[in-house]
Amino acid sequence: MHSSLFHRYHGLGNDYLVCHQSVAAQFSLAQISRICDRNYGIGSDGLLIDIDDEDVPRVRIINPDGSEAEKSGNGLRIYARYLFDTKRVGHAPFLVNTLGGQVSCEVTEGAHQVIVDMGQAKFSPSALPAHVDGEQMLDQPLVVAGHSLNVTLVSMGNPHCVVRVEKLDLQWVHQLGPLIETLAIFPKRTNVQFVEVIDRENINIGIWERGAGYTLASGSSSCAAASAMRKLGLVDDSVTVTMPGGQLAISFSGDFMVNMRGPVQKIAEITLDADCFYDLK
Ligand SMILES: N[C@H](CCC[C@H](N)C(=O)O)C(=O)O
Repeated sequence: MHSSLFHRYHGLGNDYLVCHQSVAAQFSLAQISRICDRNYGIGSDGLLIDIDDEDVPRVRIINPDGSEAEKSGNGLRIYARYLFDTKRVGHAPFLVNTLGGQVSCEVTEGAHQVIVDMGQAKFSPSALPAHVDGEQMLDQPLVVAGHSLNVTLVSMGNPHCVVRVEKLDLQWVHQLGPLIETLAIFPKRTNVQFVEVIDRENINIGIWERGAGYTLASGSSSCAAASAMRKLGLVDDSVTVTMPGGQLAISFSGDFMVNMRGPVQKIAEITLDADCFYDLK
């Protein structure tokens, strides 16, 4: 029986379990879902699978519902720190491969801050994918449950539907998030952010994640929301994104190349007991 060792980290309260590919290979998607369950499993906002037999470290990002994400900002900060903790990397910047493309990571001194070049924000609906007309959907009306929302579509490798609001109300995130996540125009579903612009350097966001639901923080959501507001000309090239779980620093260079800097903390190492699946059919 392989060891079932999981490393548990969080980035601003968005927590992930990390395990080696040989551990993940023992489990079905239903069992991974159970592992992420906060009452019947270890509990997590997702599982990061470490693939260490390629030239460049690769991470697979599995949502609690078993779906796979192309990118995860907090997940990449956590995976970068895991590679540092397991002595696979040092403080020099290094590359990581994801389903949504290759990124560059840097673990700063003290290992409690990680910088990730998250790649380019893309505004073409086909990048999400989204079945909407036109080359871009920027601050356009989208009616959801009778509410006309101002929506901007952005891909960070994973899909994001960014709703601009005058005043952030997390009730809307819980009420409309799951409806937007599963709209037919998003064949692979979408992550959702509600965004209040405070000034040209600060935005507040609330997050509903594809395949995970409400989370306290999200790195790719922060990148997407900041990119959308910059595309609309409402913020400048450095933006602090405030979420219930805390803040991330987002900055832009070139043609919407996005850089993210934020904290990461290790919580525990946990060995899973097979009895966790006893009641699973
Ligand atoms: N928490 C993650 C987002 C995971 C995205 C995932 N929910 C998806 O299906 O794209 C982050 O920090 O970016």
